[in-house]
Amino acid sequence: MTERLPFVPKDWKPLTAVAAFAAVLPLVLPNDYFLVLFNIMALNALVVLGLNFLIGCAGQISLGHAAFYGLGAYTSAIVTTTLGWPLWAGLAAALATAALLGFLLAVPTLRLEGHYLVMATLGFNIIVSICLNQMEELTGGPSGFPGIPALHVGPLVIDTDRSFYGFIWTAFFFVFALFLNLEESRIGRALRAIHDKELTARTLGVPTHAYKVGVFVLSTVLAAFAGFCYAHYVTFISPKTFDIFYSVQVVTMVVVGGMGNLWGGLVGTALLTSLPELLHRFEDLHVLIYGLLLMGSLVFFPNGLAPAAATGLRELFRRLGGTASEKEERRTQSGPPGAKPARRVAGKPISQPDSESPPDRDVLAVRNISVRFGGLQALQNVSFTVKPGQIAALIGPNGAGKTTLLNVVSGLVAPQEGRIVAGDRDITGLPAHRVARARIGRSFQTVQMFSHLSVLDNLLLGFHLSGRAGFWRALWHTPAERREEETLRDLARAALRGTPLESKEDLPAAVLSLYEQKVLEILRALALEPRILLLDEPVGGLNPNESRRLMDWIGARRKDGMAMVLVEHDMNVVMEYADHVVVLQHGQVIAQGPPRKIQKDPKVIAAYLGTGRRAGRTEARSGIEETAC
Ligand SMILES: Nc1ncnc2c1ncn2[C@@H]1O[C@H](COP(=O)(O)OP(=O)(O)OP(=O)(O)O)[C@@H](O)[C@H]1O
Repeated sequence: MTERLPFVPKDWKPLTAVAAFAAVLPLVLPNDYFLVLFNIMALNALVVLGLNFLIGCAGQISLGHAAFYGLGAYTSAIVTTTLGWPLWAGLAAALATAALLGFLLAVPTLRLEGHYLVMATLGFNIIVSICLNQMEELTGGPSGFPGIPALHVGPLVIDTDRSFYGFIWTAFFFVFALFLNLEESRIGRALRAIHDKELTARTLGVPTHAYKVGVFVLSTVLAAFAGFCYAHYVTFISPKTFDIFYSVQVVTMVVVGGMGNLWGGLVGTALLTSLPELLHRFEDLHVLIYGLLLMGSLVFFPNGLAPAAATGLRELFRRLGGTASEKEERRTQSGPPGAKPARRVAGKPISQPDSESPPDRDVLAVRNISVRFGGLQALQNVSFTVKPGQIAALIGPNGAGKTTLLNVVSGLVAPQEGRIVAGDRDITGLPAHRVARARIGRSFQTVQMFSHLSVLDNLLLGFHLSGRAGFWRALWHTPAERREEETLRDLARAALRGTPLESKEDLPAAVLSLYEQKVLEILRALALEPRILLLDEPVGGLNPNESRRLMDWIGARRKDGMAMVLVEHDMNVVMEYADHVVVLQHGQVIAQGPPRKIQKDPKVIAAYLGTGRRAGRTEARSGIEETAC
């Protein structure tokens, strides 16, 4: 990490350049009309900034930001004009109203899977528009609200276009720097993970609901701040400004600029705020041209203009000589993962024996677990235990309920009956992010990479629980936050050492081979310092050589006291590495015990010989048959 002062964002150079450009711009603008245009652009840019973070990072769309913009404007107008209170009281009331309503709207809707926030915010915008029009006594109704006092900062009154230009762009660049800090932080990384794969993020300890609510509230507060500035700039407001069309307009600015790209949001805002003005000279045709340009940008640059421009520039540089990361990639060799990564989390070696779980005590006890999906009984009365340092294999034909059981233990599925006890702690029904806090890590049947993130960022998400810096410290990029981030990066780099990923930390995870992705996924789970590791078909899709390397590496962790639950179809792997085997069929345990005993169990042989539809099972069946013969 580069040495930076607190608050200073990573992109401080382009930020300084753009801010300097904005500072000299008024000197060359031909008249005040352009100042007004740039002032409106800055107000839009503030709304778009929060919305872009919400859409691009947390993956949630709001069609109600005009309402929060309007709430900020009207609340402050009423407080400062009707009640005659000072400006700071208007600002506080505006921000508090937006935060409270945003919170009340987000808590129930963001708990649901899917895009319910779009509908909720759309409805909210319509209700707010109706209220602004109907509550004439309070808001002035459709005729508007006149006589709002001008802004002032101490004795400095901001009542001209030029002074407002200075104020609003300073405010924008200040907030923009805060958001750049947030984006780069552990919280920003977790938000991008939520956007990509929310369930996976939860299993790494990210409280996804709280984060999504937090980002939504932050974006509503920013919209309300823009509304406050707008009201005290124009000194007259009417409901028309805050209707649903404005909400659609700001979403369009985000989409055109590039979702999740904060610079893109600024580009989209600048373009779509100035375009209608530029096109006015075409009279009746301007709407048509505007629509065509919009469609063209969405068709040809679906990820937004800023990412497209960045890709174009990268391509240009590549042609001019090749990038450092590509050179690195060419140098990279795929060796086996280090047998014993010397990593430390929060000052404690990850590979130490689990002192909390004496070897004779169960580290995991699954007791009489039953799960129904509608009419389907996926698990029935399943019980087994695992001791520290033991590998318990869950085997059974396809659809037997193995993955469902891992999902129950990791908190992704709540059982209808039974208990899960990890060490001394009953974790039954706990949400996945709290199960992760109980130091239970997992891998998935289909590798779950955050494919847009780099190898290092993927791994850093495994260290999410090792960090403490919250929203506030992340926004300000405080010295403590910087130190913590540096420590997490050191830990992640140390974990990569001796693995095939060592020289690939900056590559996107999507370009890794399956073997490398599996190594990364397991490293990420190990970063939780798990006392129980759940592995869902870790060698699925790997060749025998890779399978052996991976299993030898994972198996070596047993001596550290880490217990594992292994779901696997490859019987050779099960027989070689498992200490205890649990056989499931139709959601029920039909046998359990040491591998050698299970191989000879007639019920197990019948289960494997009696059914069979896919390659994995054929392998399993041959493993059982082989030993049965
Ligand atoms: N979320 C869900 N909703 C409804 N049914 C489900 C859900 N998850 C799993 N099932 C069903 O529960 C049963 C057990 O599925 P599960 O994935 O646990 O089996 P499995 O033993 O892991 O199979 P495989 O070896 O093919 O991965 C299957 O019939 C599956 O279709």
